[in-house]
Amino acid sequence: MMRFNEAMKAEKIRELVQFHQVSLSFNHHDVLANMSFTLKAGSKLALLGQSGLGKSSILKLIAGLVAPTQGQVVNHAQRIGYVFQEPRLLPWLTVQENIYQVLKASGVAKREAEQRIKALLAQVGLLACINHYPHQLSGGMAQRVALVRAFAVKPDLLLLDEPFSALDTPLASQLTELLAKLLTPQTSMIYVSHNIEQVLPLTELALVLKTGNDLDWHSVANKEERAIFLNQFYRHEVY
Ligand SMILES: Nc1ncnc2c1ncn2[C@@H]1O[C@H](COP(=O)(O)OP(=O)(O)OP(=O)(O)O)[C@@H](O)[C@H]1O
Repeated sequence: MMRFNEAMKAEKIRELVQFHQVSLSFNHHDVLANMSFTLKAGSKLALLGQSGLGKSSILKLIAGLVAPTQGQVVNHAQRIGYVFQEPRLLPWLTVQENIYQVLKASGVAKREAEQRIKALLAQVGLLACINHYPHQLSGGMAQRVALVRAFAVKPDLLLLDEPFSALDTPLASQLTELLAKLLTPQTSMIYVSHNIEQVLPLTELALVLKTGNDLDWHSVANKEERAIFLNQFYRHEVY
């Protein structure tokens, strides 16, 4: 039988991220007010809602890039992979060096890092570009490198902030397929997107952030639920 402490720890890990009455303000402008929710380990969540309501801010709070004005953000994730709308590669480093930087910071040994980088670059069809600099890559290639960088740390939590919205539709679909291939059942994910049709097939829950900071949860775990949600969305019943 598990000891009490171990059982408590297991329970906490099951609840990977928790917001306890979190408020966030920038220069007296209230972005989030008194928000509480839990993300279970392994959950894949679409975070949706109108522009400016605070979706990106929620991701930044989880990653510790901003601190709550009030309340508490608890995050049990060991390794976070974060992909933004733009690739955010360092221009003076090669593809390999850009990815290695992140692995080095997470304490991954050089040889292991090299193996992981090569295997992932091969998976996304970019092994030939391993020594290229960011200016030698197209937008889609650079964003694939950003995906590899996020997956290279073997993330238990993946934060995606409109990762493909700067790409044209066919390319965005291609990268969505790649993302689906790289995801494992254990990876928890929060995916912020305005492209609902693209994000829903990768998720099982939709969390809609509404004006006034209300949170609306919808199960989108199967085709039927997704169809119902999309129908509600197109009838403007969701936002
Ligand atoms: N660093 C900051 N300083 C000041 N205001 C900020 C900062 N970051 C975000 N905001 C403000 O907080 C609000 C929420 O921004 P956020 O980017 O989280 O919204 P969002 O729901 O992700 O929007 P979008 O869908 O347009 O990306 C906006 O009014 C924004 O201007």
